[in-house]
Amino acid sequence: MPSVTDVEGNGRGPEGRERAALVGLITGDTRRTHVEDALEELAGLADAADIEPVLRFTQDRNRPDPATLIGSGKLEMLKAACQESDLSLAIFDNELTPAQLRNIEKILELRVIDRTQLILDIFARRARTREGKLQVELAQLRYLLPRLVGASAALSRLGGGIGTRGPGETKLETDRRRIRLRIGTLTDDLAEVRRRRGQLRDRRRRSEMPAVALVGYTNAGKTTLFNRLTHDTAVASDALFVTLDPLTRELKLPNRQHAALSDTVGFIDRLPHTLVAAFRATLEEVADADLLLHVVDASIDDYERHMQAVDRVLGEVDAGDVPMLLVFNKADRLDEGAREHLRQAYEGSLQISALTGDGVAGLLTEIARALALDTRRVTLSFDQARPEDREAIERLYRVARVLSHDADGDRVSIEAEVPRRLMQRLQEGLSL
Ligand SMILES: Nc1nc2c(ncn2[C@@H]2O[C@H](COP(=O)(O)OP(=O)(O)OP(=O)(O)O)[C@@H](O)[C@H]2O)c(=O)[nH]1
Ligand SMILES: [Mg+2]
Repeated sequence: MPSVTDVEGNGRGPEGRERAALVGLITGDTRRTHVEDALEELAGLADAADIEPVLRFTQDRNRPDPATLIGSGKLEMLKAACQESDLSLAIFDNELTPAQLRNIEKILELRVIDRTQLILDIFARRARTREGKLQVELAQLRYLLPRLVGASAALSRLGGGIGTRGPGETKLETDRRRIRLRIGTLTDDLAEVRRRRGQLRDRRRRSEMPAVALVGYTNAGKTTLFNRLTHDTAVASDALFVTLDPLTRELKLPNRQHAALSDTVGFIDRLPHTLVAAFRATLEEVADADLLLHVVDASIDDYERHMQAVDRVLGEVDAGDVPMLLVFNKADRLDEGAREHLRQAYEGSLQISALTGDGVAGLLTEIARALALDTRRVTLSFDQARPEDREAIERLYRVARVLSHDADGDRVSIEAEVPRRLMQRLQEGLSL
């Protein structure tokens, strides 16, 4: 508990960060340790939103209270604790219904948000591309709409645009109407952005590079690995959800093949549904990949829970069937016992350190192998006098592993291992 001199009397700490209580509910089927882990993660999320988690508050109940989640008696205790520590915000780990939110705010006389809204806030701070920003705003509005209770405070963040109030309409109805209009506009804008992005994706397809996507829990080290693999310098940081917008770069494999590598948004347990929906298009690119690299921070205790959360989200976006390499990262922090355990428990898994580069060469070989597994060995003939054929030969060298090349005048015969998914396209463009 902070001493009185730590605070300035306005619910903010010395650095101007908002000070918050984290609230978790233990019910019959959730264990105490589980809730403690959840609050630990909530503290990390608060930190990512520049909020200082000052106290943690848990309540045991058989079932959640429909009106106040943790019960009004307990809320009064929480209120006293918040006043004592001069807090301005309470963050609930459970998603609150609109009615619960209202009731709790009334009792606590504090701003109250839940985990979903906190994650939405973080996403809003981090979104960089136009598509990312549109997606987050849409998710925020969809979340806000049923929670509007006449207080116009919620609208202030939307800024500008005073709606013309129809006769007999209340302020609340006007606000709702404005939000619905904005949702409509956002939906149209997103459709347009996506159409353009689809074109980019088609262009990449035409270049016939296989697509490899990094997936994993937030903070697993995806961006660090992305940089290491592509010698690039995207922003990696210890904060959560640094990467929101997918980034794609060319990856050179040891067998001289090229692939398109994408960094993606970090996953999290209980990813708010509004966000899964909003980011569906981004995540669909994951479902479209030829290979996924599931990056796991193996240095933390509950890495298995993180792996399960990632698998669940992958299932939700229909990416459950995409071939996947399991990559245990941060191996520099593991002792030999832990490494041996992972080798035994997860057959075919890899251990790397994206930070030191340890194991990364082996990973590249495995990526090439996994992509090559999906190939067919074919012999193709070309007529070098034809420009289309010369182009096709060039293409073949880019996308396939060439085993032999025999020329006889203008006739060229090439034996190669071709990715299965490219077979048809190659045949269409060739004189066989
Ligand atoms: N010790 C160690 N730290 C690592 C390693 N790889 C990444 N990190 C650190 O882990 C933190 C998170 O790394 P990022 O690459 O930003 O993680 P991310 O998965 O892209 O995270 P989000 O984009 O937020 O989902 C950073 O502080 C990295 O320096 C590693 O192999 N070993
Ligand atoms: Mg990242």
